[in-house]
Amino acid sequence: MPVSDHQMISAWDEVLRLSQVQAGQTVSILCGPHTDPLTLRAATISAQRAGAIVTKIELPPINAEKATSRDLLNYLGETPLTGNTAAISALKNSDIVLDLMLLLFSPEQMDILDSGTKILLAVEPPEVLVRTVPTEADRQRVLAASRLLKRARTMHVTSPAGTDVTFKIGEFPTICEYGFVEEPGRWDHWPSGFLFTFANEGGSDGTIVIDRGDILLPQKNYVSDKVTLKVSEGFVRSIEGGIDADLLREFMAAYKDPEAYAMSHIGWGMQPRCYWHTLSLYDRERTIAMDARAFEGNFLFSLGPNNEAGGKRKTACHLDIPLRNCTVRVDDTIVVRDGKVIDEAFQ
Ligand SMILES: O=c1ccc(O)c[nH]1
Ligand SMILES: [Fe+2]
Repeated sequence: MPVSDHQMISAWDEVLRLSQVQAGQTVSILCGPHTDPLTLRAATISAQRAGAIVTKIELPPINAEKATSRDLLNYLGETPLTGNTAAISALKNSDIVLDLMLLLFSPEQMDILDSGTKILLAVEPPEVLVRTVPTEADRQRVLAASRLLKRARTMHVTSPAGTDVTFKIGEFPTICEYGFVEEPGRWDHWPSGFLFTFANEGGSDGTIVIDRGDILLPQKNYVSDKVTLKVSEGFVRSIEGGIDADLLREFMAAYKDPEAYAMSHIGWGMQPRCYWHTLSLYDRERTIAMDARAFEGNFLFSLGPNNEAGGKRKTACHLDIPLRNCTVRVDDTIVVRDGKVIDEAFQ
């Protein structure tokens, strides 16, 4: 449904308040030709209402000839910021960057964060942003779950569809996403409400079954027949199933990069204001499908890069695959049972 300027500005007011934007601070808004004009206009007005000094940086797009779709997450690593020393220095000298372009998994993003700049990613359509305005309660709940994940050494995931996979964890940090950036050097994504870590290098073994109705991203489709991944020593060794498996194999092979098959982040969704069905109601090119990633009770695993967490893999191929109805054990504690988050586990 259309969103009014008033509603979008109010949503940004709340997100900037939660992100502790103060009068006199520098807010840089990173955008591109695909940036939603209402999101951009509202973010600009809201930052000015907060008394911030606002800069807009628009960058020309790249990677069109390399990606096989228009999804912003289809081709990662190089971004329009790569090599742009003028823009990078402006962003490193900002208190907060509102990323309406998408820098995810880019070395430049890490470089800007290391300077103490905060980065908040927001590229979903206005009505999704307005529906998922973050809350302090979201933050508390995700942080509570992260205290368990941070000290864990194994994650074991099973499902009635046949998933039975074990991940050794602990080599990489736990990343919390709850939709705002209250501390210097922090990155977050609005909408969100989930957490993850990265599997230890070579430490993933077992079978993952993507069941009928589970979601592939960036494909943004509900798979029609089971897709079975055999995982050993941290890499997907086979992808079997029907047409979805064929297309997934071709998508990944197009990158000609063995790192595309490496296990990346693993975690679970905790956002009750995100829905599994929304993808069925959207033009696939209008959303990056954050509902599926943050959906409360999903098990979200991904393949490809791990530079986001300090790993050395920077492959451009990144798949996010949220599954329903899984049971997720972190060491001996069940944190998700049959697709339902067990909050008691985090007390
Ligand atoms: O918010 C996000 C979005 C995509 C991703 O791969 C990780 N976190
Ligand atoms: Fe991902």
